Amino acid sequence: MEDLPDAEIPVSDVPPRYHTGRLPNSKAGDGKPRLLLMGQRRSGKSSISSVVFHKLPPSETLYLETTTRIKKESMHSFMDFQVWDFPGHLDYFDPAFDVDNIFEEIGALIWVIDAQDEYLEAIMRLNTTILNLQHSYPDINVEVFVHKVDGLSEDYKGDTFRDIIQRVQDELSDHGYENAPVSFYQTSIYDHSIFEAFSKVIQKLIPQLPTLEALLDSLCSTCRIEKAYLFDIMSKIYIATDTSPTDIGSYEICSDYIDVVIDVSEIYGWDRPQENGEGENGHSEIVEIGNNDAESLITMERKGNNYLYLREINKYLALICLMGDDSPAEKKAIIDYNVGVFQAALKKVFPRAEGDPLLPEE
Ligand SMILES: Nc1nc2c(ncn2[C@@H]2O[C@H](COP(=O)(O)OP(=O)(O)OP(=O)(O)O)[C@@H](O)[C@H]2O)c(=O)[nH]1
Repeated sequence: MEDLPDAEIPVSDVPPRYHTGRLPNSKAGDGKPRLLLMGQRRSGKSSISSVVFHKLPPSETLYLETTTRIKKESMHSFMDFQVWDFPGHLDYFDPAFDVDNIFEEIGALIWVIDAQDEYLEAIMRLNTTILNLQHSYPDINVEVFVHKVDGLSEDYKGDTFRDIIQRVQDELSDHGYENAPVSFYQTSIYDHSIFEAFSKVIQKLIPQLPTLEALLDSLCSTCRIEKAYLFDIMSKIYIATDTSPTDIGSYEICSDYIDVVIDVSEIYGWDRPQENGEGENGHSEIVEIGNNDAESLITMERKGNNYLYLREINKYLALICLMGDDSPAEKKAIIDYNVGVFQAALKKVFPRAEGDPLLPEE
């Protein structure tokens, strides 16, 4: 058996808080970062939130009604956050709106642009919004989703993407804001790109990300894992991966495998009795393992040339590793052991990773 090398766990006397997202503008500090979905009418905002957070099949978004008022939803998962879906026509900077109330607690502003439609007006509104925000909330991450790219040819997709970036950056540098925190993604609800983009948006809200990446790097090098992802099971957002180059292909394999696991646990899952263990203070405590329905799961599957290793970390998170093709069956015991070490370290840096008995589920 091999132990993981010492992971970089920050030494601190301060007990970690349950939510740890970066809240640059937070005054109340209720610990729930907001993701604002904004953009023109019919650009795809409600579809994105329904597909990512409610598992709506993409083809059914055709029947979504237009959003007429701000739709606020709370998400409870490995961390709590809120998603606010804005109607396309709203002018947020109209004096009638309480701008502070909208932008005060924000984690990220996601601006959706329909790449299949005329986009100049959308860019104008985006530029105005960023310039307005730069005065009062310069730290807000603006995440631009160049959306519905599924309908475009490869060439046209690339040209559109570059054109949009150029137009936004030109406007920002004309006003002296070259370094505004604005990022761009090509997205579609018809493939994995929307999940990958959301993963990157969410990761920016997790201050322990470098530590999680260091832990995953240690795990990968100790067990000769090609790529490891820590997934939020229900949304299929990955909250961290090791620092080796990521390609969408490995994300797709892992995310499809999560679907299989969810499907299987829906059929064969069972309500586990709550385990009563003795807590440190002598009180019995509930130990959560696995997701809601299934028992804690460890699998090793051969997928084409790769072996996949999956282990539920708790009801929110699963670790999935892509193993390459060199007989990992023999290594399984070592991997199990090291993943156990990883899990223990994760609990220390990310207490929510053990499920959160203090915050009851909805
Ligand atoms: N081809 C394609 N169509 C999409 C995609 N995302 C959303 N759509 C379609 O775009 C249309 C508008 O989507 P909505 O989610 O209602 O747009 P919205 O931005 O919420 O619109 P408002 O509520 O009016 O502001 C729907 O018919 C969706 O099916 C995508 O990635 N690709």
